Formats: sequence, structure tokens, C-alpha cells
Amino acid sequence: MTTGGAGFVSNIGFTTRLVSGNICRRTAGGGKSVRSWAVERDAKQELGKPDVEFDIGDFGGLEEGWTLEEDLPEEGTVSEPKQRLPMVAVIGRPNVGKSMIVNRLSESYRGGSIVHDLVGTTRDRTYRRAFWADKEFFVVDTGGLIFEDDPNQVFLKEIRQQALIALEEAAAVIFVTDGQQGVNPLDEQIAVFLRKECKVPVYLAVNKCESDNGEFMAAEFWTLGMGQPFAVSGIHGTGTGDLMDEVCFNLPKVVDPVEDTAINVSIIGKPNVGKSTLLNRLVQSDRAIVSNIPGTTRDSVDEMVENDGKLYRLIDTAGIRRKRGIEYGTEFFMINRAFNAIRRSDVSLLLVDGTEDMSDQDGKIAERVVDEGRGCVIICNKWDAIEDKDNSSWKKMNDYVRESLPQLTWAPIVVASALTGQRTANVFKEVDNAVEQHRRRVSTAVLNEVLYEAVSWHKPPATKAGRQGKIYYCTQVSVRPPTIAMFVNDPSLFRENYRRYMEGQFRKALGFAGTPIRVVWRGKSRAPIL
Ligand SMILES: Nc1nc2c(ncn2[C@@H]2O[C@H](COP(=O)(O)OP(=O)(O)OP(=O)(O)O)[C@@H](O)[C@H]2O)c(=O)[nH]1
Ligand SMILES: Nc1nc2c(ncn2[C@@H]2O[C@H](COP(=O)(O)OP(=O)(O)OP(=O)(O)O)[C@@H](O)[C@H]2O)c(=O)[nH]1
Repeated sequence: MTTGGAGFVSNIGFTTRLVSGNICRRTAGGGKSVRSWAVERDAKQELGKPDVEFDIGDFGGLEEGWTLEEDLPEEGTVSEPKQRLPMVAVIGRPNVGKSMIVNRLSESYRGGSIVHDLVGTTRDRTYRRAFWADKEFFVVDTGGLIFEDDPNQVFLKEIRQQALIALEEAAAVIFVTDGQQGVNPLDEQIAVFLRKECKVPVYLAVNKCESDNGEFMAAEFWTLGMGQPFAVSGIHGTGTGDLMDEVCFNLPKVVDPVEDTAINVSIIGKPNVGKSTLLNRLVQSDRAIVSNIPGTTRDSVDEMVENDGKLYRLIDTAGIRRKRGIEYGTEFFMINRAFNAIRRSDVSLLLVDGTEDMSDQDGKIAERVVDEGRGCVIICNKWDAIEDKDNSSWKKMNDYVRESLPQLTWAPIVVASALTGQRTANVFKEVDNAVEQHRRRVSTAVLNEVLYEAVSWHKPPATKAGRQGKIYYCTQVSVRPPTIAMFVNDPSLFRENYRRYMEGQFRKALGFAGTPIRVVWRGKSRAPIL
């Protein structure tokens, strides 16, 4: 095998070779750096090729001591999110300075960059990680909230829904107003709304109060009936410390996730598919060792189950046990509840009813699992109720589910009956496999061999103007889900179909059953050092 295959940039200075146990990098001065022997061992084990000697293509500019995770561009979904941090929602009418406040609050964390940019939800809400004193949390920016429908503003309804979702999952709310404009009728509407809908503490921030009479300007906001107004300035940072002391005082402190080894599992699906029947089956068939553990999400209850020496946290079982129409009547809240459960889990058990046709709702939930980057096992339930089963029934069922849920081609399907317990014993095994894949790290050497093969078969595209897409190299930058950064000359040269092709090739070569994977395309601004 030679380096510099189709689409690889050849002779740019650093041909990284994996030869006889060393990855060596040629440098301009002829010196070479040796990377670890373990890389080759990993590569050989993963590829099942103990004796192979191979090149890994051209790695433009991988320098000694350069840790790839640190060097990644800021945008993107590459950091490993902490699952159970409390959320602080920032809410208010448009233009009061919410974004400025969010930046200010999150700036202690990596310069305020977005570190948890949830695909699919960032359009609507932005989560940023923040610390204050000994508390760690996410700050959630909601869109500007307006209650009157204005035909010119088509997204108002969506923004309101997003704000509702943010409130649902929040442990505290910061209500931002504009001190320079004084109390506005929209502020009053939001105050009424918060008093009615919001069950968590609300802190009133009066922004743009950087001037000497800031305290005086803020005092006017006592009339909103939301308690003490905090005079702050998002731009200057004044007053935000006092506000944060207050907000954080009541925030729950998060248990170090490293100590928490339980596997988080959510049971999701449309109404009536058998979620509570499956829950009871899983809890009964195993030893429910702890129960009624309130989660960070208001109102949720988790249950711990032990199976084969491992601990599983079944997430938001209150949401499953609570019957439809009692508290969360609308589809909106039901779906939202499922979305929250997905976010908190490592793996989701997506139940579908084998006796019924599948619908848009199944697709919506599946899509969210992918967007959140969670592992998934599809349970095709009520197998016992299928009449006139013959040899082909099982295959037909499988095919139908695959066809109906194209987002989840990678998720294993368990055809089961929660009612009779048939095949439900397989559920934990499938969860374990999915978790293993979800946390799997693949060495750079292996990834680049797959990349090399893929590029040899299908060269990166060139534009009509003759600009050639070039791939320098790729590396895994995070787990949960496995995320591969692809360093290229210009990401805009790589269209959706080529990106899909590349993702498909990684899957084909490396499996990753039970977990979504992400491939992020990065333009490499750093010029290779010759
Ligand atoms: N004087 C002053 N201006 C501020 C302050 N914070 C924000 N602004 C200004 O207020 C305007 C709106 O700020 P944003 O942070 O975009 O407001 P927002 O509430 O997020 O707006 P939407 O996204 O429309 O809801 C900008 O022009 C900011 O420069 C502040 O502390 N003092
Ligand atoms: N035949 C058959 N019926 C089942 C099975 N699992 C659940 N059911 C029945 O399906 C109905 C709904 O089951 P639930 O477990 O309440 O479903 P759910 O998904 O929790 O429903 P919601 O609370 O409405 O979301 C009940 O009548 C169950 O007895 C199964 O494996 N086979």
C-alpha cells in the first residue's frame, strides 16, 4: 500500500507511517518522532490482521504533543456532555440581552464556547456549560418570548414551545428584563406566565444597569411581583456575581459522574406500545435494589435495577407509570417528556407495537435519539399477539421496522413480548452491547486505514471549477457517541452524499452496532510545517 492515494494530500511534509510497531513522522529536518507501539497493537487487534504492515495515508501537520481534542475548532458536537447537570434557563422578551447574559455566565468555562451543541436542538436552544463556586450547570438560552401572535413573526409559536421545554427541564430560571427601557407590558405577561407555569425558583435580572443609578432603575421591577430584582449588566459583568450566588445557592450539586457507573436506560415509544409492561418485566425479573430516586428533572423518578452484576438506571419511570391524560395531557408534553428521558440516557429502548402500523410519532422519537447521540435498541413488542405466525413472520416484522425507521439502521431489533416475557431477557444483553459501542474508542491508525480504503474506492469530489476536496486525516475526538473529526482542506467541498458515503464506510468497517456515530468535517487552517 502506498501513501498519497486518491484524495489524500501527498508530499505535504508529514507522511505518517505505521511500520513495524512505530508510527513515525518524517519532518522537514529529517528527524522523526515515534508514537506509541500500542497504536499498532490496537490497530492489528481491531482489524484482525496481526501481521499487516500498513501506511495511514498522509497526515498533514500532526505535531508532537499536539492533542487533537484540544486543537479542535470550537463549533460542533465534539465534547462529551455530562448527562445530569442541572439546567438554568434564561428567559425574557427579545432584545433584553439574554444572549449577553448567557455568554457572561458561561464565560468561566472555556471562554464561553458552546461545548454542548446538541444537534437538532441548537436551532432552538443553546446549551452552554457554566461553573459558579462549587456548582456546575448548563445555561440554556431560550428565544425571545412573546405571547401575542404577530403574523410577521412565524416562529413565535415554536419559540414559545422551546421556552416551555426549557422551563420543563430547568432547575432554576433567570428572567431577564431591560433596565434602560423600564417595565414593559411583555415583561408583565412573562411574569404572569412564570408565576402560573414555573415550579422552580425564578430570579429576576434587570439588565443594562451598568450606570450609577442601576440599582435605582432595577427597583422599578419590584412591581412585577417576581421578588428581588438584581441590577446587572451583561456587557460589563456588574451584578452578575450576586445574581449567580443566589441562583447557585439552591442548585443541586452534581455527583461526580465518574463515580456513577450505572447505565442509564430510557424506555420510550408511543402511547400503548407496552412501556410500563416492559418496565415491570425488567424490574420484576431482576432485583430492583433501589427505587424512587428523584432525578434532576423535576418530577421524574428513576429506578435502579441490577442484572448480572451491573447496575441500570431506568430513567423517568414516573413518566412511564403515569397514565396518559392525567397530568401531561397533550402530545407536546408527552413527546417532550420522552425527549428529556432520551437526553438523560446512555441507551434508549424504543418500543414499537408489532401489531400496529408505525406512524410519524415513532419516526420523531427515533430522530431525537439520533440527534441526541444516544445508543438505541428497538423492541418490537407484542409478538405474542401476532396471529398465524409462520417462518417468515419474524423477518417480515424486522423488515417492516427497518423500513419504517431508516434513521436507526444501526440499532438492533429485539422482537419480544413484554406481556409473556418472551425474549425480554435479551434486552440487557443488547443494552450492554450498545453501551460498549457507544463508549468505544477506535485508534487513529485504524480509522485512517478505513479512510484510506474508502478514498481509494471513491475519490473526494471536485467542483466544476476544478477545486479538489482533499482529506488530510481523521481521528476520533470523543465517545458517547463515537465522533470522528475529518480534517480536510475545505469542508464545503464535501457534499451530503459524500459525507454519507464516508459514514457508511466507517460503519461497514467498524460496526458500531447500537450507537449513532458522528463525523464532523473540519477545514484545517493550520498549515503543515514543512
Ligand atoms: N447597555 C447595555 N446593552 C446591552 C447589555 N446587554 C446586552 N445589551 C445590548 O442589547 C442588545 C440585545 O442583546 P442580546 O443579547 O442579543 O439580546 P437577546 O435578549 O438575546 O435578544 P433575542 O435573541 O432577540 O431574544 C444588543 O444590542 C446588546 O449589545 C448591557 O448589559 N448593557
Ligand atoms: N399482547 C400483548 N399485549 C401487550 C404487551 N405489552 C403490553 N401489552 C398491552 O398493551 C396495553 C398497553 O400497555 P402499557 O404497558 O400500558 O403501554 P404504555 O406504552 O406504557 O402506554 P402509555 O402509558 O399509554 O404510554 C396494555 O393493555 C398491555 O396489557 C405484549 O407484549 N403483548
